[in-house]
Formats: sequence, C-alpha cells, structure tokens
Amino acid sequence: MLRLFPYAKNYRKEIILGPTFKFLEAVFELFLPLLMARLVDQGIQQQNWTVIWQMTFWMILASITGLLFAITCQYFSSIASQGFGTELRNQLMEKINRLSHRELNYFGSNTLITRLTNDINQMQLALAMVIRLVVRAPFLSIGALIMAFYIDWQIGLIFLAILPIFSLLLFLLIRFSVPLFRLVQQQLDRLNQLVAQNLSGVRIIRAFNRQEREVDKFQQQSDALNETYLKVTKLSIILSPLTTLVLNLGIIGIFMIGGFKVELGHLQQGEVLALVNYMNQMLLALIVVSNLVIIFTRAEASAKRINEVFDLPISLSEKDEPTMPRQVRGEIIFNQVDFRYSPEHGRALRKVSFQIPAGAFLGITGPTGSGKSTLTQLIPRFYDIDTGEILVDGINIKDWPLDYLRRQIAFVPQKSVLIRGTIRENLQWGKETATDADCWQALELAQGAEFVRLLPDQLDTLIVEGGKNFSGGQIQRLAIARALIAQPKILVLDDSLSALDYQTDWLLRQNLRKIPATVLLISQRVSSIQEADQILVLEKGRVVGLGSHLDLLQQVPYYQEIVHAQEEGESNA
Ligand SMILES: Nc1ncnc2c1ncn2[C@@H]1O[C@H](COP(=O)(O)OP(=O)(O)OP(=O)(O)O)[C@@H](O)[C@H]1O
Repeated sequence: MLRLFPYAKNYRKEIILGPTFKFLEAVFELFLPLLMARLVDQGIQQQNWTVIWQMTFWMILASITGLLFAITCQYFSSIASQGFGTELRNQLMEKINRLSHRELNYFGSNTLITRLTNDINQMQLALAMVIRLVVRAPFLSIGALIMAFYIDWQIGLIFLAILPIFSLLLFLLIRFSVPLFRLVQQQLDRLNQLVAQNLSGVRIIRAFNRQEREVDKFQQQSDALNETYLKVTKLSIILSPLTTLVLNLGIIGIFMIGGFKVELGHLQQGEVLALVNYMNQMLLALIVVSNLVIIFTRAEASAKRINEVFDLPISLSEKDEPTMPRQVRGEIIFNQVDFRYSPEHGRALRKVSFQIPAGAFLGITGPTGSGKSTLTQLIPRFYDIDTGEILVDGINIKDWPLDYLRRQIAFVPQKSVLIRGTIRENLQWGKETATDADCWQALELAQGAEFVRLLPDQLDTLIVEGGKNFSGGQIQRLAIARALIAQPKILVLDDSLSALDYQTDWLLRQNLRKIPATVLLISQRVSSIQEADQILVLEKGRVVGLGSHLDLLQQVPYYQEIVHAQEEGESNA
C-alpha cells in the first residue's frame, strides 16, 4: 500500500498540515476535562463566580478553537485524498491505455473497472483516515492515560488494568472481521462482474429466455454477500456490548475508588468527573484505532489489486529513437511471421509471408479461426509477433513511432462499436477537426449518406449506447465512414460488409477502390473479394494461396471449394 502513497506527493503540504491541526484539536480536547474539574472544584463548590466565568470562557474558547482546527484538518484531508485518488486513477488509466490487447485480455474489462473505481475509492478513504485519525487516536488514548496518572496515580492503575482487556476485545474484532471484509470485497467483485455481464448481454439473455436463471444466479451471489455482512454484524452485536461493559466497569471503578478518596479528602469531585471523561476518551480512541486497522486492511487488498496492473510489464515497447518514414505510402510486407496469443495457446499464425504494394486492394479469406483477424491486428501492433517481421513502407513496425503507425491505419472491426453521442461526434473520432462537409463526404463513400439524410436530425442524430438504435448494416456503414474520415494510408475492414445487401456491398467496394489507401478486406463472401488485386487465403494460420481470383481458382483447392459452394448456395436460393 505504501508504494501507492507517492501518488500523493503533490499534496505534501496538506498531508503535514492536516494531522498537525488534528493534533492541536486533540490537545484542546485533552485539556477540557481539566478545565471542567477546576470549574466544579474551585468554582461551583466554592461558589467562586470569577473562577466559574473564567473556566466557562476557557472551555468555550477551547471547544470553538478545537472545532476550527477539526474543520481545517477536514479541509486538508479532503483536498489531499481527492487529489491522490484522481492522480492514482489517471495514472492507472494511462497504464491501462498502454497495455497491449494481450494484457487487456488477461485482466478483462470488468475487473479493470472495479480497480479504477472501488479500489481507488478505498485508497482515497485510507489516506483521508490517515490524515484525520492516525495522529489523533493514539495521541488521545496515551494522553488520556497520562492525564489520569497526573490526577491520581492509583486511579491511573484502573486505566492500565482496563487497557489490555479492551485491547483484547478489539483485537478479536479485528481478527475475525478482517477476513470477512476481504470476503465481502471478493463477493462484491463477483456481483459487479455479474451485473456488467448481464447488462451488456441483456438482449442475448432475453433471446435465450435465460432471465430467470440469470436472476437466480444474481440472487445467489447477493445472498452470499448478505450472509457475510450478517456475520460481520453478528460479530459487532456480540463485541459492542462487551466493549461498553468494560467501559462501564472502568467508570464504576473510578466512582468507587474516587468516592472513597473524595471522602478522605485526597481527591475532589471535579477530578473524578475529569477521570471519567479521560476513560471515555481513551477507550473511544482505541475503538477508532481498531476501525483504522479494518480500513487499512481493506485498502491493502485494494492496493494489491491496483499494483497488479501497475506491475504488469507492457509487452509493447517503443524504440528510444524510432524511425520516422519520409513518406507514408501503405506498402505491407509480412516475412515469416509466427504468432501465438499466449504460451498456452497454439500458433494462430505460422510462417506467414506476403507482400502488398501501396494502394493495392487485398482480399483475405479462409475458414473461421484460420487467423484472418489475427493477421490484420498485428499491423497496428495490437499484439507483437513472436518471430519474423512485419514492414510497413520498408520499416519494421517495431521501429515506427507507435502512435504515428496507428494513425496511418484505420480499423473497422468485426463488431463495430459506436459511442454514445451524435453521428457527427462519432465520425469526429476519426478526425477531430472534421467539418460537416468532411462528414458527408465520408458518409457518401461509405454508402451511408442516404439513410443519414432521411433522419430528422441528420448528423445531430443521437446514437444510443452501442448504436442500438441503428440496424447492423447502418452501424457498419457509420463505422466505415468513421474510418474513412481519418484518411488512412491503410484501411482494414474485418468482415465489415457482412450485414450489407449485395448492391450496397458492391457500390461501397467501388468507392473503396477510389481512395488513396491500401485496403485489406476480410470476407467469407467470395463475391466481396473476387475483384481484389490480390486475395490471400489462410488455413489453420498458414498462407495456402495468394493471387488473383482466377489464379486461385486454378491453384488452390480450398478456394475452388468455397467458390463452388457459394455459387451453388446462390443458385439454390
Ligand atoms: N484473444 C484471443 N486469445 C486467444 N486465442 C485467440 C484470441 N483471438 C483469436 N484466438 C484464436 O486464434 C485463432 C485465429 O483466430 P482469428 O480470430 O484470427 O480467426 P478468423 O479467421 O478471423 O476467424 P473468423 O472468420 O471466425 O473471424 C483461433 O484459433 C482463435 O481461437
């Protein structure tokens, strides 16, 4: 946990001043019972109005000053803990953004969300508590003990006797509740994952009529969480009255021995009241210490989860002095490329070699799982290859500045994701400065202008989360327009025309031929790629054919099979 506190380095002043003010408040709090003792013994009992007024004045002043100090501490602790949380969140987000897809797959999005939100909140709370209580609570408990000895050392011994019993009770509370709180955190995590999964898959859950089962699953998790909370509550139901009992026994002890001493004239009544106050202060401060231990243990678990992300080495490295290409054209060369997603997976690509000249149109086909998407994801370095090399414009992609390389490549994935916002805002993801004219031009090229023009709000039409207010084909065309507006030198379309009717598919492909970019189009439909300059056929991660439609028809058995199968399918339809 301590490793994360350097993220609060910009708030050093607040972290020092906060506890200082809290300490001063505690000093005032510690002196209040003494003032009260004087008020009772020298003022009220002896009917000395000067002392009564003086003590009342000092007590009010001490209380108000203490309050002002407490507010000041609260102010500093809020600034420091919020600032620390924000810095930590930004740094974590920055690290997540630098992770390659390999590392993102390893964590999964749900747990990253929990780490960015709940875990960072726990750290924020821990820092706020450090500032507010870490100095005050131990100071008050030790200070109250010393004050008790200062008033009467024999009664001070009662304090010393009560201390270990009370500490033992608090130790038991910590000992049994900390594992339960850890369990609560794990169960909350599982519940969060379930909620995220349910919300993102709500349509498929309904389509398969699995609502009841999903509700049951949720209820089971929720009940398990409830049970753990109940166990924590039961623990405090047993231990809270016990701590109150010990406190009251201490107070009875003070009254009994104090009463005797008052009778004998060795102690005054006001001093007995002050001792009762000190007993309260000492034991309440110890309860605060035990709460602090619980908060820190929860923060420790959160810190571990946050550090897991910070500690994960980023597999994508960038050269200190990358090579900047003189002119970006879009030529792509794969040279003996081998790739596997992780050591436990088999090779997704095996010794893949091919070359595409700048501005060419490459069709990519092959059975499902043959490595088509994998191949295209390697060009913008979403993953790094194991052996071989990939060159763009003659430069190894590992030598390009990563950000610059990615800016040359526009990617339309299989499942296009539109963000919540207007159509214009979505298109401007491709180019922030895009004007309305740019948007319409990109929409024309993507065969999307016609349907957008018919919408009442046109470019201002709001796209709901995930683009659910548009059809599959409309989403694909908006995603293609978003990619085209960036004017990339390499355009990758991963099965992105699959939801379009044949005519729109054809028109769009004609437009794609006009743009000054190398186009890689993955498709299972032979009709979509047969006019490509070259077609790459993959099977089980290997290149089994590269050439024009006619070349492949003569040379590659797999290609012949799919062409015949699709021709038959169309004539039967
Ligand atoms: N993130 C991943 N982690 C592990 N293995 C993966 C991952 N993505 C794909 N694979 C595996 O890599 C191989 C190639 O997958 P890829 O998605 O590239 O195939 P594809 O030809 O594009 O298939 P499709 O036509 O179904 O989209 C498959 O065996 C697949 O299971």
